[in-house]
Amino acid sequence: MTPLLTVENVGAGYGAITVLRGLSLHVGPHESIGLFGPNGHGKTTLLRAISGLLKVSTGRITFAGADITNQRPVRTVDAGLIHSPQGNTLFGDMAIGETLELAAFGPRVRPGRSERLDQVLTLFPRLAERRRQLARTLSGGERQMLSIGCALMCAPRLLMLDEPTLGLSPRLKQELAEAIGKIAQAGVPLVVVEQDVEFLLSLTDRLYMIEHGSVAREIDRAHPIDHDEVMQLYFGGEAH
Ligand SMILES: Nc1ncnc2c1ncn2[C@@H]1O[C@H](COP(=O)(O)OP(=O)(O)OP(=O)(O)O)[C@@H](O)[C@H]1O
Repeated sequence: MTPLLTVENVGAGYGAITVLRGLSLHVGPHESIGLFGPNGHGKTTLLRAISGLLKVSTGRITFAGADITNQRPVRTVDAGLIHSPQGNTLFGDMAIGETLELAAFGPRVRPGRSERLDQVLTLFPRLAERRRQLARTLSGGERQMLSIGCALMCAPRLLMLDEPTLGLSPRLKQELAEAIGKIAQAGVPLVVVEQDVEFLLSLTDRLYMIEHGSVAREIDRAHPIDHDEVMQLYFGGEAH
């Protein structure tokens, strides 16, 4: 079957700094993948290149059969390729309800907006309880839920989540992980960047380890790796 997303031999960076070096991967039509690897090796850069936030210098990216290489972000969103970035990208003075409704602004996603809002508020009861609360007053975990909620309001055909549980307490991480699991079970293919390999394996079908701007290793759910191997991948040398 034709992959939903293919990244072929992509190169990209910032000015004179090259980050992605001939990176290739794919996401199958009903598949979710995870990306992990050492800090600063290009995972976020890859998501930015896919969603059109960063121009690629070489290679090709296709989504749902169309070439989207260096496409403007508004076009990739129109196509249903939705990127929930790392960190706080919300408008602080807007309330949760307004933020979610504004997220579904495009003509493709405007119909069905109120049904999707209900689904998001069911998925994240914390957001439902705080519907009139301003984004800037939310906790880190609640902001992350709102960011993912905004992405869901765009009716994703593929949802890319960049370190959705970064900096969260174990309890909140668990709460968010369960919500992301439900999104995957509902049939939304995911690309998830996370450092926690076990967490990624519980959520996705296949993992790619990104190192020095390219794929260093591919891991299949059918042949998972154990904790010692993960340590070896991250730190090299003998596992203890
Ligand atoms: N706007 C920018 N200008 C210059 N260099 C940048 C910019 N954004 C990222 N970089 C550099 O690109 C490299 C890759 O960064 P990137 O954020 O893609 O890594 P990452 O694998 O996602 O890291 P982490 O796991 O820490 O989030 C890093 O060396 C980073 O300093």
